[in-house]
Amino acid sequence: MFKVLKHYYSRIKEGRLEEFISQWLWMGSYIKRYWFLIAIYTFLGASGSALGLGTSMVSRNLIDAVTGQNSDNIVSVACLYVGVGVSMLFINAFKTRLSLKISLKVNNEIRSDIFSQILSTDWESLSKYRTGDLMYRINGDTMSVSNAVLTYIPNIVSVFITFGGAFVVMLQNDAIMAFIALAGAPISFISTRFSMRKMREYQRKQLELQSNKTTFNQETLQNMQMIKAFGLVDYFISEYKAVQEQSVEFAMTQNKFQSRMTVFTGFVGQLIGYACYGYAVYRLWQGSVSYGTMTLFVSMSSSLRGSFSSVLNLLPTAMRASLSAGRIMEITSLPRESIEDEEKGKTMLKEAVKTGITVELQDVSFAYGKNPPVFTKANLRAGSGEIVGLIGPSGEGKTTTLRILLGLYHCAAGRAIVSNPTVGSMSLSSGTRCLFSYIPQGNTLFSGTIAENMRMLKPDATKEEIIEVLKVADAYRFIESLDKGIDTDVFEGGNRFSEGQKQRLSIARALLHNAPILLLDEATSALDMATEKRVLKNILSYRPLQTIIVTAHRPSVLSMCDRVYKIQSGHIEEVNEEQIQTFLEEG
Ligand SMILES: Nc1ncnc2c1ncn2[C@@H]1O[C@H](COP(=O)(O)OP(=O)(O)OP(=O)(O)O)[C@@H](O)[C@H]1O
Repeated sequence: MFKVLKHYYSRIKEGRLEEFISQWLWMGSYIKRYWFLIAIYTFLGASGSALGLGTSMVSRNLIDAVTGQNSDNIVSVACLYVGVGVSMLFINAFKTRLSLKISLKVNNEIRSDIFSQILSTDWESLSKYRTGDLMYRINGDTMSVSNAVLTYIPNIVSVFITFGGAFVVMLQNDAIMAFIALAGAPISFISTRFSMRKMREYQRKQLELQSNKTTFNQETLQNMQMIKAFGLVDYFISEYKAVQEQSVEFAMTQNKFQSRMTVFTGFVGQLIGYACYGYAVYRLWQGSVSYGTMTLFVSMSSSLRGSFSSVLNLLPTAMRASLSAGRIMEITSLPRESIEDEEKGKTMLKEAVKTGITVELQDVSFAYGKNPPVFTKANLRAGSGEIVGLIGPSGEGKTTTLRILLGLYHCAAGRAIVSNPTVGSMSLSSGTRCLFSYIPQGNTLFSGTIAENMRMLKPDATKEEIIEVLKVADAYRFIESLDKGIDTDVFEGGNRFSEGQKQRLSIARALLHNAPILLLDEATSALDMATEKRVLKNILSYRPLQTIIVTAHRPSVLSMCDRVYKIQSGHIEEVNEEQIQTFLEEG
C-alpha cells in the first residue's frame, strides 16, 4: 500500500498528473463551448444503449412466451420485439447522420480555432518548429482532440448506461451471476494499470513518427526541382521507403504489445463468459430460472464484460487525446503577438498618407537566442521619400535587420521605432506591421490567378487598380501578352513565370498594400539593371512619400540610394560612395 502511494506521489511530483489534468482542462474549455451539441450526441448514444438493454429484456419475454411459460402475451411481445428492432434501425440511421453533422462542425471549428491561434503566435518562437511538424499538429493532433471533445463524454455515458443497466438487471434476477460477471474486473484493471506507461510511450513515439513523415513528405515535394536537378530521385525514394519501414516496424512492435494485452484480457473475459454460461445453465437445470431468463443472463453478462472493457479502454483514449492536446498546447502557449499597439499603428497609417513615415534603429543590439549577437549598438535611419540601401557580406545581418523592422524579431537592447510628425513615435512591433510592405527573398506567390494574388492584399481592388500597380512594377507588359491577362494562373510557387517576372509581380502586390514603408530584400536581384532602376524610379514617382529600404549588391541600385549602410562584423555603419565602391570591388 505504502509502495503504491509512494509511486503515485512520485508521479504527481514529476508533474505527469498535473500535465494530464491541465491538458484535459484545456480540452474542457472546448467541451464547455459545445456542451449543447455534445448533450445531443450523448442523448443519441444513451438512447442506443438503453434500446440495446430493452431488446435483451424483450427477447427474454419473447423466449418465455414461445417456450410456453407466458404464452398469452406471445403476439404483443413479438410486436414489441419487432417494434424495438425497427426503432433501433431508425434511431441508428438518424444518429449516424446527426453525429456526422455535429462531428464535422465541431472538428472544423476546433481546427480553425487552433489554426488561427497558431497563426497569431509570435513568429520568432514559431520558427523553431518544422513546417511538417506544425502541419501534423494542425491536422492529426487536432483531429484526435476534437474527436475526444465530442465523443468522450457521450462514450462514458453510453458505457455506464450499458454497464449500470446490465448490472442492475442481473442483480434483480440473480446477484451471484452479477458478481461472477464482474469477477474479471480487478484483473483487467490491474493489467490496464500496468500497461499505461508503456502505452503512453508508444503513443508519444507514434505521434513523433507521424510528424516526421509529414515533414519528410512536405520537404521532398517542396524541393522537387533540386531533387531532380541533382539526380536524387532514387535517393529520396529509398529514404521514403526507410521512413515508411520505420513506421511499419514501430506499428508492428506496438501491435505485439497490444495483442498480448488483448489476448490476456480476452482470455480473462472468455473464462468469465464460460463461468456465467455454466452458472446460467446450472440454474436452468435446477429449474430456478426460465429459458428466457437464462438467455437474458448470458446476454447481460456479455454486455457487462463488454462495457467493463470499454470503461478500461476509456483511459488509453483519454491518454492519447491528452498527448495530442499537449502537443497543440505547446504551440498555442507560445507567446502571442501583442495587439495592443494595433490601433495606434492604424492611426499612424492614416496619417502617413499626408506626412510619410520615418523608421529608425537607435543603438540596437540583437542575437538569435543564445548565439553571438548579429550586431550591437546599430543605428539606421530611413525617412519619407528616401531609398536607403543595406549592403554587407552574406550572412552578416541584412535580412535580420528587415525582420526587426517588421517586428518579427525583437531587439535585446536599444530602440527600433517608426515616427510621424502628427502621431509621434512608436516602438516596432506587430502593431506597426501594417505600415510595411515586405518582399522577402525567394518566391512569395500563391497558387491562383494573378488577380487573386494581388487581391490577397486588397480584396476590393478593381481591375484598373491592379493594372496600375502592375505597370508601376514594370510587369504589365508581359501580362498584357497573355491570353487571360490578369486572370492567368500563376501555378503553385509562381512556376508559370521567370524569376524576374515573379519579382515584379511580388512588387506590384506589395504596392497594392499601400503601406508607407517598402522593404525589398534582394527583391530586384533577378531583374536586369535597366529594369531594376526603372522599377525603383516608378515606385518613387507613384508614391513620393514612400520610404524604401533595399538590400542589394549592385551599383545600379546603390547609385539611386539616398544613404547606404554597411552591415559587417556586428556593426551597422553609414558608408560613402568611395566605401561602397571598395566594398563592391572587394565583393
Ligand atoms: N532563425 C535563425 N536562427 C539563428 N540564426 C539565424 C537565424 N536566421 C539567421 N541567422 C543567422 O544570423 C546571421 C545573419 O543572417 P541574415 O539572414 O540576416 O544574413 P544576410 O546578411 O541577410 O545574408 P544574405 O546576404 O546571405 O542573405 C547569419 O549568421 C545567420 O546564420
